Amino acid sequence: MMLVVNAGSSSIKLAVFDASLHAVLTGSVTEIGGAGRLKIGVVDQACFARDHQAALALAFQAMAQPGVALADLTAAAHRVVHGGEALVKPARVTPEVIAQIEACVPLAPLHNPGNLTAIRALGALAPDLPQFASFDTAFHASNPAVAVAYALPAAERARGLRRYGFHGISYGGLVRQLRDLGALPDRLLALHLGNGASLCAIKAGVSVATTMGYSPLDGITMGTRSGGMDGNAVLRLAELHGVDAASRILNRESGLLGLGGHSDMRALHGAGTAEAAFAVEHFCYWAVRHAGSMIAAMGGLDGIAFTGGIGENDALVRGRIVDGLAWAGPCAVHIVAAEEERAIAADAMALLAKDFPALLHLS
Ligand SMILES: Nc1ncnc2c1ncn2[C@@H]1O[C@H](COP(=O)(O)OP(=O)(O)O)[C@@H](O)[C@H]1O
Ligand SMILES: CC(=O)OP(=O)(O)O
Ligand SMILES: [Mg+2]
Repeated sequence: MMLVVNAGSSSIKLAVFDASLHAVLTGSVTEIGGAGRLKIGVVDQACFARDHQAALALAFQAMAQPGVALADLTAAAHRVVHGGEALVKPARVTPEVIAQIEACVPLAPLHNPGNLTAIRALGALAPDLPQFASFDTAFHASNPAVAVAYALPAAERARGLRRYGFHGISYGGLVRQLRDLGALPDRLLALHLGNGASLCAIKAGVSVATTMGYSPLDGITMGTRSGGMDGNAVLRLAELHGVDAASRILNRESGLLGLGGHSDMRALHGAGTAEAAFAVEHFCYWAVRHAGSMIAAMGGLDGIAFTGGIGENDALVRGRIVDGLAWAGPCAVHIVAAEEERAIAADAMALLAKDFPALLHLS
């Protein structure tokens, strides 16, 4: 059995898959650091997890209850948000890979630390368990140079200051699902709308442009992240508050929360205030504006796919975005479940089969 750990900015999702990629157990710890909730199998209770390490300890404890112990696992696989320039395909976790993920912490401050915590916590609990990682940046390695380069002097570009793009595990899984259904259009606009949100232009199944850049802060308005801003406005924030506080404001206190008082789309719909309504309008408006850019990058539009918590569940937001794209002409609209955990398990199983067949005794 394969354990998948998807450590997000404020939550950890876990899933255990058998060899045929059937999920035998799923669970999550949400709102880490706040009024949290632990759900695993039949367990569903309030909890307080101070940080990702505490959340994982709670989750592993609860996981043992329905009969899935760490000792029953053959391997573990992780979602890692930022793989930088070096990590562009799934990899076995080694000390070198850990060092590379660590080097990307400044590029994904809300995400990579949690991913590393999960890898290290599992390494401590089960030192002999082989671990694998899939990277959210990898799917966008196909973007052309002109799409990823910032127009900076060569010396600055040489520091790795470029666009990378994220949510690639979700987009890769979405492409696989549509292809399996025979429904993958040539020029697909994919929208991953969750707590973090991005858009991707997918031509013939391959990413050619995406709205997130150097870090998961760029692009459309998000739960707590501002989305794209003029660099001089960012510099002004840094001047006023210092770099750390400016980073906190942009990553944790902005977006829907900053505009409407709630980071959660459902809470905004329920709030009934003018500010909340404006936050929803801002989210949809900027999704449409950026969609125009994605459609231009692939030279037209043949289909749209929504995924993520908002994309899968919020018909009002989907309707507003689709209406805003009426000018692009009619096309099929798909709603696809974000199956990041299954995609990560599939990556790790493929690696196991190819490079580590001796480890492959999945039951
Ligand atoms: N039924 C629903 N209607 C509207 N929004 C929803 C619904 N279910 C979840 N959401 C929204 O989805 C977002 C979380 O998306 P999700 O993909 O689960 O986040 P994460 O990026 O943390 O994985 C929240 O804004 C939440 O309000
Ligand atoms: C990369 C990213 O934004 O991830 P999430 O949506 O989980 O915050
Ligand atoms: Mg997410």
